[in-house]
Amino acid sequence: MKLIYSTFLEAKAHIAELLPIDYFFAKELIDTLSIEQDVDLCFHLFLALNISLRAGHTCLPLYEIATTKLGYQSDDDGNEVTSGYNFPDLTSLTQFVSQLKLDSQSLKPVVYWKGNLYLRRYFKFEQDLSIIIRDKLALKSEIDIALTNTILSHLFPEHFKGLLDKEVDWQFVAVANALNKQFAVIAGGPGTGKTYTVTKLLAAKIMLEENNDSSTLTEKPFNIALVAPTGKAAQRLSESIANAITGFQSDIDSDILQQIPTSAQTIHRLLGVIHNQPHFKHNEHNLLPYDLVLVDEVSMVDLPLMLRLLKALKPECSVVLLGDADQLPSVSTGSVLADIAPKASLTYSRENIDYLTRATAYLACDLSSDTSSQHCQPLDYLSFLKKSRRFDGTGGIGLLANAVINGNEGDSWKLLTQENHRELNYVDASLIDWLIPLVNKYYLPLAQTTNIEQGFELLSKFRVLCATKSGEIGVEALNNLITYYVKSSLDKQYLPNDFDKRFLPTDNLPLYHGQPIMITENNYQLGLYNGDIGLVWRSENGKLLVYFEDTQFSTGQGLQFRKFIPTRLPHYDSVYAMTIHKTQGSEFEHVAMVLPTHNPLGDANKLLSRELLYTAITRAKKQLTISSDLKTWQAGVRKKVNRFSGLRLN
Ligand SMILES: Nc1ncnc2c1ncn2[C@@H]1O[C@H](COP(=O)(O)OP(=O)(O)OP(=O)(O)O)[C@@H](O)[C@H]1O
Repeated sequence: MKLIYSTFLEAKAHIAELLPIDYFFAKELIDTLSIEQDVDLCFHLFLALNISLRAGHTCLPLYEIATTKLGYQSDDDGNEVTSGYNFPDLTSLTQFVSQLKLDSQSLKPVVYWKGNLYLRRYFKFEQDLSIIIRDKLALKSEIDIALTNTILSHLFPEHFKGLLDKEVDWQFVAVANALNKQFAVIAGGPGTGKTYTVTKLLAAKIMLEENNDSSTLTEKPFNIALVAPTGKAAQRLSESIANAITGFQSDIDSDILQQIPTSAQTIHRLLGVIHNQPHFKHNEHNLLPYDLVLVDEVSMVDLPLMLRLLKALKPECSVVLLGDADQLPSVSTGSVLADIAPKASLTYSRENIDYLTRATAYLACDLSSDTSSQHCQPLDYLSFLKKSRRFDGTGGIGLLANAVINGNEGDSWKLLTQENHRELNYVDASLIDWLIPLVNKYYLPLAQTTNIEQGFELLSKFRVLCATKSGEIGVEALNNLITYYVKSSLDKQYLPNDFDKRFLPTDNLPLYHGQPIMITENNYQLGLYNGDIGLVWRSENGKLLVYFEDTQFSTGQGLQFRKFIPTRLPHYDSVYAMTIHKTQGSEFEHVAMVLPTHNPLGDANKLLSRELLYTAITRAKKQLTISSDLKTWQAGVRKKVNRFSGLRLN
C-alpha cells in the first residue's frame, strides 16, 4: 500500500489545519484495515473522520463531505494556499464505504451506520446510551390517575379551582409529563423556571412514592441525588432548589419538602473519582443507590460522561435532565442535550396525550398544538419551558438572546446599538476607556472589604467574558491588563491613561488581598478542580491564603470555606476575565462581553457562533455590556454550531 503523502509535512502542505494526530490516525487505520484499493480516498476519509472527532462530533456524515474539498484554503485575495482533496459525490462515497464492510457487527475499528462514519468507541457510546434510555422509557409503571390528580392539585391548586388560564401552563404539564416516566427532559432558556418546576416534580415523585404500598411497608426513603457537570453549576442548583423549597413552604407539606435534598454535587463526585484512573468507583458493576437522579446544565455534559452516569444507576432509577439546548455543547465529544431535545420535535404520542389530558385536564388540542411539527416523531419524555420568569420579554437581555439564537443578525445589531434598552450597553470606545471604569466599580472593592462572604458576593456581580484564551482580546491579555491595573491602584502607583500591560506576564507580580483566581488543573488530593474559583484573602494572622467556597457544606449553614496556602495550589490564573465556555453554568449581575476585531482567518473569529454569543448573553442577569464591531457580530450570529451525531431516541 502506498500513500499519496510520504510524510506528515507533505500532507500538511496540501491539507489546511492538519495535525499530526489526524495523519497518524488515518495511516494506522489504513494499515489495520489492510486497505489496498482507493487508498487515497480512504486515507482522506479517515483524515476527515479524525478532524471531525477533534471538533467534538461523534461521527462524520458522508453527506457533509460529499463533493467538498477537504483542507482547501485560500488567502484574502483568493489565491490558493493549500490545494485540499476533492471528495466524490454522495453516491460514489456511499458505494465506496459500503464495500469496506464496516458494519456494526464486523468488530472493525471504524463503523459505517446510517450514513455516518464512526470510530467504534463513539458508535458504542451512542448505542449504549440510547439502549439505557429506551429501557428506562419502556419501564412504564401503571399510573393511578386519581392519585396523580390529587398530587397535582396539591402542587398546582390554581389549575383545579376553575381558575385555569387560557394559556397552557407548561410548567404544570412538564411535572405531569415527567411524573409517569423513568426518563424525562425539561428544557428551557434561562429563568424559564426549570428548577422551580423540577422542585415540584421532586415533591410529586415523593408523594407518589409515599402512596405506593410497597414502599410504605419497608419505609425506605426515596433517595434523590442532585448533580451538575461543574462545581459552580452544582452550587447554583443547590441554591435554586433551596430557594424554591423556601417559596413552597406554605403550599407543600413540610415532611415532603424535607425529603428533597438541597445539596448538589458534581457528576464526577457522585461517580467517585479514583486518583490516576480513568474509571469511576461507581459503574455498572457497583451501582449507585439512588431512586432518582436529577442532572442540571446537561448541555455541558459530554457523551462519554452521560453514558458513565446512566450506566452507574439502577435500572429502576428515574432520571430527570434539565438544560438549555441552545447553549454551547460540551467542550468534549457529543451534544447529548441538543440531540435528545430537538426544538422542532415537540409532539407527543396519542397515548401520552391521553395520559396528559387525564392528568392535567387540559384539552388534547392545547397539548398538541404544535401542528407545524406533525411530521416529527413524538418524543414523550420531553417538555419545553418557553416563558422566561426572569426576563419579562421587553428587557434588552432577553430580546437580544432571542434575536441571536434565532440568527437575526440585523435585529440583534439594531437592538444592541440603536435601541435604548436599559439592560444593554454597547461600547464603541477604546478598551481602556470603557473597561477601567467597570474595573473600578466592581473589582477594586474586592480588595477593600475584609469580609470573605462579602468578597465572594462582590465577585459574583461582574465578569469580563472573551471568546478565546489567547490573542489581543483574549482572557490572558485582559487578565494581565486588569491585574496590573488593580495591583498598581492598590499600591497607589501612577499609571498613564494609555497604559497597556496586556502582554506582560503577571507571574512575577506578588499575590494581593482580593485577587480572584481560577484553578486550571485537577488536583484530586486537594479536591481542587479545573474551573474552581478562589479569592486571595488576608487571614487573621496577616498571611495571604486562598479561600474557596465549600459547595458541599454551604447550603443551609451559611457559606463555608476551604483555605489553602498559595504555594500548595495546583496551577492557577487570575480570573477577572473568563472564556465564555468556562462561564457555562454561572451567572453574574453584570457581564461585559469583548469580541475580537474582525478577521475571518483569526482563531478567535472561527470560534464565534450564535450559541457562543447566546451563552455569553444569558450569563447576565441585570446588565450586559458588549464591545464588538459589526462584521464580527454578524459573522457570529450567522454561524450555527452543528454537532454531527447519530443519537436519536425516536
Ligand atoms: N410559576 C412560577 N411562579 C412564580 N415564580 C416563578 C415561577 N417559575 C419560576 N419562578 C421564579 O423565576 C425565577 C427563575 O426560576 P428558576 O430558577 O426555576 O429558572 P431556571 O430555568 O432554573 O433558571 P436558570 O437555569 O437560568 O437559573 C426564580 O426566582 C423562580 O422562583
